[in-house]
Amino acid sequence: MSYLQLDQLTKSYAKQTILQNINLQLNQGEFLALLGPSGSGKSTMLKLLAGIETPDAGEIRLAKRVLNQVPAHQREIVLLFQQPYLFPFLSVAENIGFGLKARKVASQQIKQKVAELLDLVELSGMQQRKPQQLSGGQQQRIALARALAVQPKVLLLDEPLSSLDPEIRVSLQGVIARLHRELQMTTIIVTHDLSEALALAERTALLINGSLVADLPSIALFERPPNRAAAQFVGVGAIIAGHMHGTTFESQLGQFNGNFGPNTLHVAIRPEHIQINNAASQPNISAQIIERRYLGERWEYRLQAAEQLIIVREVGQTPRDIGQTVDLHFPPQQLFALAD
Ligand SMILES: Nc1ncnc2c1ncn2[C@@H]1O[C@H](COP(=O)(O)OP(=O)(O)OP(=O)(O)O)[C@@H](O)[C@H]1O
Repeated sequence: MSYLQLDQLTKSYAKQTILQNINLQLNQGEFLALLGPSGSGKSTMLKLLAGIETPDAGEIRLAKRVLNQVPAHQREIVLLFQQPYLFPFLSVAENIGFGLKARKVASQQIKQKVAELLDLVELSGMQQRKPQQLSGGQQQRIALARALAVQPKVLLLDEPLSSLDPEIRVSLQGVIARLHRELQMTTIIVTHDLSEALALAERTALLINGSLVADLPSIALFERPPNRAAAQFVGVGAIIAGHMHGTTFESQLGQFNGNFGPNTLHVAIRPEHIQINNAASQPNISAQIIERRYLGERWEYRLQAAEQLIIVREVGQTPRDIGQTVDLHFPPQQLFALAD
């Protein structure tokens, strides 16, 4: 049985269903990214786990114990928010040691633990500072140290990096990744940013409109999203509608052969796998460039072929012209079927 298990978890506010029949299992020590657009229910899911909100139906189990009726402070699950919420009048050391003091841990032991945690979050020697004397990124590290001080069984991170500058964000991602490697704590990080999920978590669960639409190794979700909702969220080069005729997928863009199931109605391809003007390859699709933007290292083109919008990302410094008609080639081995 899994360490952390959510069974058929459902939550509504007023008459609006926010989470619907969520099933999720985590092994001890696993690091999961909970990814999804704004308003999809990610924070609500963490609040149910932490005991801040109660589910309408379903069960939460941690190490075989049902948590539904267990109050938040007895769950051994800590939740770190987007804002650090430190106690402003307490020093860094008092903030980090707060939970330990409440548990009546001896002051010498607290002092030692605080020093260890400050080392861990790379802020050694900052014991006496007050929160307002720290940068946003440093405050978030202190909040992380405070969360870890009580040695929770599960660490929940609700977009803890989203209010930080990109550079500090990347450095804190490094701290979180290293902490997980060293402490092997079961962790869920909420993010709406696919690149953050890819950078941090081996596995990603994708929540859209209160339903889990994918739960896969993060790289697999990026490279081969399993269904249309996941493909739309992670971004693909094209989602092509059609139907199977024997082993061939027939669409308005032409016929494609690949390893598709007999009932396939949509196939997709990643934007970096579509080739432009590869004369040696057949069949080619004629398309017109309608927009372009530079992403750094790659150009991204939006093209139109019949009614179909296609996105292509191509390495290269010299951009192709808007308005130009080009031939596109979809390598068959890069096409994959999408469930609806
Ligand atoms: N206490 C509440 N009462 C009523 N509606 C709520 C409450 N909390 C959240 N909601 C609604 O539930 C939906 C999901 O909110 P939630 O904060 O879980 O989404 P999210 O995926 O974390 O979004 P974001 O990335 O913007 O934080 C939203 O439509 C929100 O307005």
